[in-house]
Amino acid sequence: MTVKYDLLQDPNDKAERAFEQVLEAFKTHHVNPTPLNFAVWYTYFRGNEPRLREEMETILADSFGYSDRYGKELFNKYLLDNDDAMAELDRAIRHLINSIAKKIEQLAQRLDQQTQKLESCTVKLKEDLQPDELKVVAQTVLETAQTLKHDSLEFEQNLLTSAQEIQRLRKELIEARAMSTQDELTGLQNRRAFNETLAQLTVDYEDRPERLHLIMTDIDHFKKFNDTFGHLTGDSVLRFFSKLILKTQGENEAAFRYGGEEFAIVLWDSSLEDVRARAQALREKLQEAHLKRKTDQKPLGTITASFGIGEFKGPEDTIEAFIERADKALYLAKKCGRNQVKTEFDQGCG
Ligand SMILES: Nc1nc2c(ncn2[C@@H]2O[C@H](COP(=O)(O)OP(=O)(O)OP(=O)(O)O)[C@@H](O)[C@H]2O)c(=O)[nH]1
Repeated sequence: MTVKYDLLQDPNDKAERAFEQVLEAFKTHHVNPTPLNFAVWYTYFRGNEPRLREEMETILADSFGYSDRYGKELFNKYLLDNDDAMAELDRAIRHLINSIAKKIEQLAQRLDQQTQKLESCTVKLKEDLQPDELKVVAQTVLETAQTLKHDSLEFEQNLLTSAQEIQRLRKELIEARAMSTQDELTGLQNRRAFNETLAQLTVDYEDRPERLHLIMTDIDHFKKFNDTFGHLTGDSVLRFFSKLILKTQGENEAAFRYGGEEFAIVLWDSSLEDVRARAQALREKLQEAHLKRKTDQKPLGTITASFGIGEFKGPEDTIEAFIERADKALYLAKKCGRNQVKTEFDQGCG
């Protein structure tokens, strides 16, 4: 089947039109109405991601046509990391909800006015004229009015349901986005979320830089651990450490897997001393844990981690330099024998 849709050049309301096209196409191509498929088809009809459009046209021209698998592939390839496309989608859905809500309101008003008019007409008919025929006519008009009112309510309800559907869709899209910032192994937020959080907080804390800190932490001798106990047990340790971070987490902090066996904790509204105490407490908790290998209950020995703390410097600072200072402090903690906490202000090992 060869299908090629007219892609809109410049209509006044591209978002709404694209949405209608998506609904039509879903019916024609028997597409599952999932948020992911919606995002892909919407972007296709909006025509603002040429590579996705090209691939979609090839898929639609193929005799097997579109399937969820293609949807997932296209979403991951072109939309997952495409902030502009996701923002556009978000705006479109918001706009759509507003316009549907407005339509519901207008329609309800219009039907209500008509119904009232009809009702007053029939009252007049009944009062002024008595003949039986007119009574019948009056009755008919009254019944029509009632039907009209009933229909209008039903219609209003239908529209409301579609508005709710769209809201649900939007929520799911937001959740799908949140998933894309989650690290699969540990459940912590990933590096991408870390970058976004730091970008936001460094702006928020420009005039209180001494209240924004970063802990970089890294499990000690993890290579040796993996070599001794196996990679899967190593994974369990990473999960255990992540859970420990989350379990002991304060209100003003967010934790991320920075990569490999390295984690980052961003803390705001906290003094350097609070942050040092937080890192020390976490260090001790990890050291005290007596973990055993799942398969044979073999004790895994003492597991430790080193910690480096950086403090934000304000507008003249950069995110890269901020991370680098915390990393340097972590390196110092490693150099001084591991299983310890160092800040960027510490010079030597003492
Ligand atoms: N099990 C497991 N291991 C990982 C993962 N990511 C990274 N690693 C391992 O972590 C180890 C890190 O090794 P190194 O950077 O040499 O550091 P280290 O052995 O921890 O030594 P120090 O950091 O100097 O204490 C490597 O062996 C990686 O393979 C992961 O997701 N799971």
